[in-house]
Amino acid sequence: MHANGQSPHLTSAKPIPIPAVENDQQQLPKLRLNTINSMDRTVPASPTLQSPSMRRNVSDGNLVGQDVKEARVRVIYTGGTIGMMRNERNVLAPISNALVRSIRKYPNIHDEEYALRRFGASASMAPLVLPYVQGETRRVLYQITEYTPLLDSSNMTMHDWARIAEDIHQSYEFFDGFVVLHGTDTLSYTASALSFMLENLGKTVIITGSQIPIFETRTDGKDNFTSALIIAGNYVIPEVCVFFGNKLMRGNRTVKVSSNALDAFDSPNVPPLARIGINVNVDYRLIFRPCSVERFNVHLDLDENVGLLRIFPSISLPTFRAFLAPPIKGVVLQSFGSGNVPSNRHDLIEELRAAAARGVLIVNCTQCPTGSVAEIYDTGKVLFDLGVIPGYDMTPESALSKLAYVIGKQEWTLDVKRQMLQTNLRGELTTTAAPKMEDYDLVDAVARSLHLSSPQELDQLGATLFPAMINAAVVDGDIKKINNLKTYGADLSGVNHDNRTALHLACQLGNVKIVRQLLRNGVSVHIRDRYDRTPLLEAISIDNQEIIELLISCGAHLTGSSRAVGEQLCAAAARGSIKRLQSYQCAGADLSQPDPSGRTALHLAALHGFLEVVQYLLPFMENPQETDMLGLSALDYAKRGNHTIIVGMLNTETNTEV
Ligand SMILES: NC(=O)C[C@H](N)C(=O)O
Repeated sequence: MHANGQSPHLTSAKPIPIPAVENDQQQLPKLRLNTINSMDRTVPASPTLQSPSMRRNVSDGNLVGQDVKEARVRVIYTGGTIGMMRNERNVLAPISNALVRSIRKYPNIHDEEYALRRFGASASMAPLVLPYVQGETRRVLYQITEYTPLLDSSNMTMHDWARIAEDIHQSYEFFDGFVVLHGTDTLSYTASALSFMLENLGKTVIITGSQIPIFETRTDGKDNFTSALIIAGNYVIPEVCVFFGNKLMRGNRTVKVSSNALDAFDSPNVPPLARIGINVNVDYRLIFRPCSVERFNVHLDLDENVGLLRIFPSISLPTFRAFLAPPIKGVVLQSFGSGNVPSNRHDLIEELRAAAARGVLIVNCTQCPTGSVAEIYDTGKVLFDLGVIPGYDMTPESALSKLAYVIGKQEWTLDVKRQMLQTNLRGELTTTAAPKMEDYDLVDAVARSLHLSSPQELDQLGATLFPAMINAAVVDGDIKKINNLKTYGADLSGVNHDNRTALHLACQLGNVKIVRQLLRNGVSVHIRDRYDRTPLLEAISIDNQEIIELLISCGAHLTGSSRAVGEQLCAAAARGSIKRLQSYQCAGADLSQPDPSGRTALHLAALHGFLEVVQYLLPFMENPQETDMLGLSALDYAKRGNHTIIVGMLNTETNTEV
């Protein structure tokens, strides 16, 4: 037998089938480890174990299975034009099962050949596979959940937002990213609401849809859908984004700007986070990252007593009064220009004053598609004096859903709610605060001295300079230097050539302070390096439980197949390393998880005669009598190894169990 407990002749684990498509009544299969990874995508123990093909950064279209990196994306299909067909009245309406039934027939959305090679006879049950994309690291495997009923987004309510948020929450650890297929009419409302509801988001969520059904010859649906899948599977952009018309935008900054153009969405006050041309170009400096060390969570309690009040010349007092009357608790006041209202209308001003005094939260946003509210005119200043909250450059969609979210936070006082409404929570607003050092860009300075000027040259320079400088600061344990680099425009989440972040390095070095600092600056816990290693695996590899706990509290979890974790547990037990087993336990592993040959850590500890390891493991074993593929239990192994004390201990265990 091999030292790590794996018999060379035994084959690797069989994939657990996961349906390509499920309706919302079906449950995700329950697996032992916190992963739905049915594939035998392994987390290698060391980079040297990699096949040469895996050492390349970019996969090859002809590779399959273990030779290729894969990512898993959950698609939540809520409805919208993308899956609509003409009904008996000759108008477009969502048809259940139509999208999912036909998707396997589109060779540019599903690679049947790969699925057959990868999953064999069970391919019709297996996840769908996006065809090979030149230049991208991972093959995207995706699973579609179709909602019942499918909805035109005009029929969607806040309950539907909560349903999407909850579904992402339920399956968060099983997938690398999420794509929500949605109608375009209210898409920006949903995107804004989800951006608030998904708290401490660490993974990519992309909402998309189309203006022309995906079944038609000329459609924007295919491009939007495939691009969203590629980005969700290959890029860690921890935001709720909208993909439309070749642009990836921050969801809570979007507005639907056209009812017929394919370029139907715009983000008027913030540039796109990424643009898709021949390549995917992500502007990492624009990405908004959570700055607290907390796990991903959802807040589902939205208050529906909110509204949008668009001021117009000669608006009547009764209309105005009716709008602010109970049960309303929050209003987005859509004012003129830079936040102005008719200040000579004392009746309206008094009505606003009374509503604010009653505790109604009134947020001032401009009717203009671009720009912000500001105290420039007398007609605007009056609102500030009344206690109306500046909404800066928030879109009406964003302001409305933020109000529903903030008012739904029972634990916040009215003062905290007021404060939160004017605070930038998810990149939804730009305050008028004075520019900080961050605006001074080190890359610009170096570029000028090197006479570089094109945007590509600047990006390239930043991508080369900063990861190296940040890593040097991490090695030095120099928090001040790290902070300085950030103020000079460095993206602390940037990756080096091996796709490793500063967090990988800090975990590997066991520097808790630096790890905490990086997490506070929103560095993702989910980025996998070239060898599929996460920061959590680095912390496990040095058995630093403080760092493991810190990462877990920030939403980190074990990735890769559960069988691969079983292998690691067996290897640790064979070495007699209780510490390593404790590290895995701390990281959420099930210590009774078997390796591909069915052996558990207990089998290996018994075989090698590690009494303390056996003692440590026993309370975690679901069934201490479990047998491996050779039909042998831990007791059998202890007997063969002549470890009499362990035999006695396991015998007692067996008798107690019986
Ligand atoms: N293009 C679309 O998806 C529009 C459709 N009415 C919807 O919002 O569901």
